[in-house]
Amino acid sequence: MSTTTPPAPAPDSTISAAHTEQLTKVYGRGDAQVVALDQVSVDFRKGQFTAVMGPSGSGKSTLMHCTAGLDSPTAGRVFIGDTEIGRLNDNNLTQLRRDRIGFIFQAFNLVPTLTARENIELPLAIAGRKPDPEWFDTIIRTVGLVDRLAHKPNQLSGGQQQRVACARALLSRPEIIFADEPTGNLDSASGTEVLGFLRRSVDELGQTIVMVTHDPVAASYADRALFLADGRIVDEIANPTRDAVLQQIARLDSHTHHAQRAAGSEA
Ligand SMILES: Nc1ncnc2c1ncn2[C@@H]1O[C@H](COP(=O)(O)OP(=O)(O)OP(=O)(O)O)[C@@H](O)[C@H]1O
Repeated sequence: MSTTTPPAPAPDSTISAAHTEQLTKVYGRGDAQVVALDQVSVDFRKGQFTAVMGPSGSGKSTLMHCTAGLDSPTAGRVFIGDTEIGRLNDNNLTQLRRDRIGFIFQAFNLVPTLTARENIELPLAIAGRKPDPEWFDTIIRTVGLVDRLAHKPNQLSGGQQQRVACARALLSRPEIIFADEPTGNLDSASGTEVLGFLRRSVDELGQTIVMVTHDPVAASYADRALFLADGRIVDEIANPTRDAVLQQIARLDSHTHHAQRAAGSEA
C-alpha cells in the first residue's frame, strides 16, 4: 500500500458516488404489505453531503439500507459508482461494503475493550490491510482525537466516541459514507461537534456523505436535503437552512393532513 497521501479530491458534482433507479422495496404480503420505497430514483454526487429527511415510516432507513447493500430491493437498481450491486454475489457484496462504503450509526458500535486507535483501525485490520500513516494522522487531526487515541470508549464523551466511529468510517477512504441519525444519541454540543466534523470531511477530504436525520439543525450542515413521504422523494432543498427545513416539514405535514382529511382517515 502506498504511504503517500494524495491531496483530497476536489468535490466533483458531476460524478455519481451512488444512485438508484426506480428503487422499490415492499415488505410483507397481502394485507400486511407495506410499500416502503416506491420507484425512487436518486443520485448522490461525489463530494456532496446529503441529508435524507421525512416523517417516521417514510422510508429513510430503507433507502439507506438498500443503497448501501444492507438490504435488497424488491425492484429497481442500485449502483455504487459504476457497480450495480444487485449483480454481485454475497462475497463480492460483502467486499464492496467493506472496501467502498463507510457506516456511522446512532449507537457508536465501538468495541469497549479496545482503545480509540484500535477501534479506528479494526475494519482495516480485519481486511488484512495496514492503515496509511499519513491518512490516519490527517483524519485524527480532522476529528480532533490526537490526544485521545489511547483511551477506551468508556473514557470518552459521547461526542468523542462518535468521532472515533467517524474516523473508523473514513480510514478506508470509502467512496461514500452512510450515516443513520449520527447525532441521535448525542447532546446538542456533542452533536454540533460531530456535524462540524462531517462537514469538514466533505470540505477538506472530499468525502461523500448521505445522512438520515430528523433534526433540521443537522440537515443544515448538508449541501442538500431530500424529503421522503410514503416511500417517495417529494421535495429537495439546496443549501438547506434550519428555517427552510422547518418550513418544508410544516408544508409536508399540512399536505399529509389534507390528504388524510380527503381520504376521511381522520374521523
Ligand atoms: N423489516 C420490515 N418488515 C416490515 N415492514 C418494514 C420493515 N422495515 C421497515 N418497514 C416498514 O417500511 C416503512 C418504512 O420504514 P423505514 O424504517 O424505512 O422508515 P423511516 O423513515 O426510516 O422511519 P423512522 O424515521 O421511524 O426510522 C414503514 O412503514 C415500516 O414500518
